[in-house]
Amino acid sequence: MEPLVEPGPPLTAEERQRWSRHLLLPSIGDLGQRRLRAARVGVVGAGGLGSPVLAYLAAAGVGELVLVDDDAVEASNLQRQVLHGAADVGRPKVDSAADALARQAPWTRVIRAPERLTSDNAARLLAGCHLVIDGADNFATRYAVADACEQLGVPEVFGSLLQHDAQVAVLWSTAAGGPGPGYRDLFPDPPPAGSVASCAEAGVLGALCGAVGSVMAVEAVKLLVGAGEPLLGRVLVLDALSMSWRTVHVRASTDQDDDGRGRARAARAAVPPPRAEEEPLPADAEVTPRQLAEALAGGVDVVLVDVRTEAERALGALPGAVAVPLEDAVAGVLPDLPPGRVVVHCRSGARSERAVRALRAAGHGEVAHLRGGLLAWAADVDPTLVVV
Ligand SMILES: Nc1ncnc2c1ncn2[C@@H]1O[C@H](COP(=O)(O)OP(=O)(O)OP(=O)(O)O)[C@@H](O)[C@H]1O
Repeated sequence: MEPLVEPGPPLTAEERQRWSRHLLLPSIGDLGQRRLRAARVGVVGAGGLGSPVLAYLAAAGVGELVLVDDDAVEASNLQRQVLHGAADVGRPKVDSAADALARQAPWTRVIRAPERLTSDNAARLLAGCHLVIDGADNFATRYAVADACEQLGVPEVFGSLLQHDAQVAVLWSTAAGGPGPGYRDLFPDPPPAGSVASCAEAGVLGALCGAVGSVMAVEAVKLLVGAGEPLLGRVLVLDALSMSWRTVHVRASTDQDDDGRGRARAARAAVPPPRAEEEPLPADAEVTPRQLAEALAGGVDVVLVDVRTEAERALGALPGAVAVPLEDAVAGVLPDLPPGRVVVHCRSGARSERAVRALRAAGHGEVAHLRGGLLAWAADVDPTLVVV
């Protein structure tokens, strides 16, 4: 991978001493350290993930950090947001974090943006950044960050966690000039509002933020200096309770079509959006979670077809479900499947409904979909299923 940053002027004697352990590394060395010092990194969120990321990037010698957070420190943040202390409760997080960084790493310039990042201001707030870290905790912000990165032509390091589970990835869409995939390639549909629990609702193991934020900082340093292989096209999935780390490969494409966008994006664009005036589905084209659970318990031959992305499936899936790419299903194509009633499912039921309409139109007359998707399954049948 090419470095994201051009090296700045030579290091001073003091800087050489400070970063001597990096200078010893062939992957960083003198040039890499000068690249870090010339780097400007946007960090969205100075919370659980932002805290370790900011601390490690500043310690590593990143020259400028653009810190976006509109929140104030709360007592319940101190369990994991280690940049803030008990005396900071009530202060804006950008001020508390900037003060902590000034004590720890006065060589790093921190640009404070105590604003809510939205799709309207994201590109302005993150302008000039070589790389963006998404340490936010909500989908609207993730899509706004992803779209700003696409507009600015830069990659993002993405991290998310809930309870004891976490995911990390480097995302760089082909539309942003990267090799793909981007955030929207992996998560094409924002979930319905209120359908995903937050850390405030479901809890989070505080120390896990340190582990995940450190991995994000490592990926950021690698990208800035061009070291090693970034987590591109792979999602690192961490289950802290069993302490298993695994990487799930996700589809990336370097194929470029006419407007410079890659196949992953083209495939997504090919998925027809639901039409406002669509005919209601026939009754036999939908099953509820309870009906499906009863059919499975009663020994009915059911073939479960999961049309979600690999990254979504990695967190939790129905046992025995067959993965079929959504773009195949909406093109009316199914692979050879064992005999039985095909039940297509996704996260919320929106993609599976589109798939079932297309499959029925293509002659697969018996297929049905799970109404409400796995979210409804988790709510009505199996609350232990992780659906993100
Ligand atoms: N659009 C946004 N603009 C600016 N900051 C954001 C935005 N979205 C999220 N953040 C910030 O990202 C941080 C996420 O931190 P974290 O996930 O640890 O949760 P929290 O909101 O601080 O805590 P809790 O969920 O327990 O109340 C928060 O400080 C939040 O203010």
